[in-house]
Amino acid sequence: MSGSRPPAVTVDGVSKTFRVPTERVHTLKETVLHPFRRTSHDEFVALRDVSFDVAHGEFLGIVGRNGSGKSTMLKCMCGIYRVDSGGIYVDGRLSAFIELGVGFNPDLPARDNVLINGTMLGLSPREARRRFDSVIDFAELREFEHLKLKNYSSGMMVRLAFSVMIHVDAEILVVDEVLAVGDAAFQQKCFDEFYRLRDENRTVILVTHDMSAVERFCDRAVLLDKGNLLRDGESRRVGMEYLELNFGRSEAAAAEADELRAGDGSAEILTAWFEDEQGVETSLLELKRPCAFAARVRFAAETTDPVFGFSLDNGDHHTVFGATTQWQEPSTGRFAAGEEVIFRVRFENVLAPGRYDVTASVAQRGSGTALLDRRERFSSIVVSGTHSSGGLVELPYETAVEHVSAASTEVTP
Ligand SMILES: Nc1ncnc2c1ncn2[C@@H]1O[C@H](COP(=O)(O)OP(=O)(O)OP(=O)(O)O)[C@@H](O)[C@H]1O
Repeated sequence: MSGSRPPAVTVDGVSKTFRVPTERVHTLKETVLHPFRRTSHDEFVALRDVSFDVAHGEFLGIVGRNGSGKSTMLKCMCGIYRVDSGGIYVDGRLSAFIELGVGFNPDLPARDNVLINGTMLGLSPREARRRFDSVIDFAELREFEHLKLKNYSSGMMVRLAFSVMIHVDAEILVVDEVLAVGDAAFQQKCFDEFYRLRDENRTVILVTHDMSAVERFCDRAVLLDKGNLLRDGESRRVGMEYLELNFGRSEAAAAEADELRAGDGSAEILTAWFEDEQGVETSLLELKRPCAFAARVRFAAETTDPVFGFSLDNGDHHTVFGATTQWQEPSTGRFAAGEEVIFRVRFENVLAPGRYDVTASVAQRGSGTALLDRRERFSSIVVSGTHSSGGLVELPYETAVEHVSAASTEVTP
């Protein structure tokens, strides 16, 4: 063979629109009365001019919010949907785990389905028969091999479909959300298989909402949003961007924050933002990294020693972190009317991954409640991280296991 191989999959300017009828002609009378009435359609643009390549041996993640076009992309790759424009080029045999039941006949038992599917996916009938035992054992469905698929639970179907997919020696595997449907034991099996596929340098395209899986397995990831390719890059970075998109703040939350605003107006918190350890503004904080909160404040009247504060509330409305200049010496000083300042809090981020609401305030010192301005839950920040202990914070810790007694070799009668 001469020259280098083309990519395993090339997606070139792919667009796909679904047309869903909004009005139907129901009765014969209506048809006779309005023979030329046209049915109107709603159009959903599921993919808009999407392009990316997947190299041979690459493990690619496709991420995005619900309805962003991920499954449509996979179905176009497998030829289940025809693209409206652009093209998809596949170099190698492709096997897919796409939608439950696709490619299976519910009226046939598992055994026949495995044999038919295996041959459809490129095995010779003899090879499909030879591999049947391995397929059914991996799926842990030996006792149900003669049961018709219509009597299978969805969990059993998932196990069977996944098992077929990994047993047909395809060079390119396309996997849609398999981790979301199985139980914990099956998930672990999928993970083990992903490690094996990685080690074998197979090409895998994985759609998932599990960012820790993306980070663990994928060399690269693409982020889809409303049918557009928003990002194509290193999986960790793309995973973080997905979290940021997913935890975006709603307009309702912003309106509620305006209502909660309090203060006598002698100071105004203009804006607030977060910075990463390089001092660059960010809306995503990485776990266990230094970062800073900053707020720009304008004083409308001359003010002496105001107290600046900020706090973070988690999704359950528990304040998990607060910082204030209340007990700081020397105190903050005197500010002229019209002066603007930046209040900054630097901290090591040990907050558990998730979204936090930000409250900032400026108050008169000593009085406790004399607020100049308080903006409650007026912005939010996402902490990214894939390993969470389940606590509110991820404090640094060390573990130790000590032997305190030697194992007894005596056999008790
Ligand atoms: N067969 C179809 N007919 C009409 N609209 C469709 C069809 N399939 C998908 N869509 C629409 O296309 C858009 C993208 O859907 P798609 O299933 O690809 O999203 P997704 O990113 O896989 O979402 P999820 O994470 O929920 O699985 C959605 O607006 C969806 O309603």
